[in-house]
Amino acid sequence: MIRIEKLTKSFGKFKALDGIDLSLEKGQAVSLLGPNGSGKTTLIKSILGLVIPEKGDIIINGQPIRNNPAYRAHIGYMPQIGRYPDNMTIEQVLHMIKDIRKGQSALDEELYESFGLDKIKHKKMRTLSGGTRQKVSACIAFLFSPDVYILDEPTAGLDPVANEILKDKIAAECARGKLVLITSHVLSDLDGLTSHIIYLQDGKLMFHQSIEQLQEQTGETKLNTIIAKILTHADRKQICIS
Ligand SMILES: Nc1ncnc2c1ncn2[C@@H]1O[C@H](COP(=O)(O)OP(=O)(O)OP(=O)(O)O)[C@@H](O)[C@H]1O
Repeated sequence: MIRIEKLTKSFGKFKALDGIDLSLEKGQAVSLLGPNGSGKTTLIKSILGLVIPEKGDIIINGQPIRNNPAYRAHIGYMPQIGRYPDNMTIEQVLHMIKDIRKGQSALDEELYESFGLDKIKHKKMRTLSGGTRQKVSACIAFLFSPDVYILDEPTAGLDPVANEILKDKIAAECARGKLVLITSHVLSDLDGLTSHIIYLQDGKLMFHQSIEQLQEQTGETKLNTIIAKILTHADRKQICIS
């Protein structure tokens, strides 16, 4: 569904992404992990067309995305920090987004209701707490039932109830055959959700494997311990594929 070939992006002399090859398929929940500055957001932004790589290709559903912006209609994006016009209400922001994307028929407003945003729809964006802004961002990412979800630290700032609502929604969308690419530094949030792990370090792909493979190789079940074991393993190159 998404193929990434030899993707390289530099900022000046610094290589933020260095020859990344990846293939992501329908129905997968892929966790994109790596330390701060390892290139996760740069990779996400490259897929979204917000960063233009100097080398390599991104191919979505068989079409290279270069000079082909229409593909973005199939992606729902939840940014790390959502920025919205301060003086608009939640309701007005959602109307504006629907208006920009008019023509798109079936709307998925499940999160709007389960997060209780319908009850506070007249609140202005500038008055919202960080977690409530996250809920608005999640709502927008899922609104148009896209084929691909790209969620950058989606659970940051969410309370435990909202966290579970969002995790259930992500799992349900995967079960419907959607592809979800998700980043988080809170690995416990990804337990039970992730089907595959991509691990970046210094702009390079360290490994890309299914959770079953990683559990088998490490003998661990929780993501935290799986990743810790891989990173501290003296022979880690033996269990990493790229
Ligand atoms: N616009 C930019 N100009 C210069 N350097 C940049 C730019 N964007 C990213 N970088 C650099 O590229 C590297 C990768 O950044 P990126 O934001 O992709 O990392 P990340 O893995 O998402 O980090 P985090 O976990 O902290 O969000 C960092 O060293 C960052 O400073």
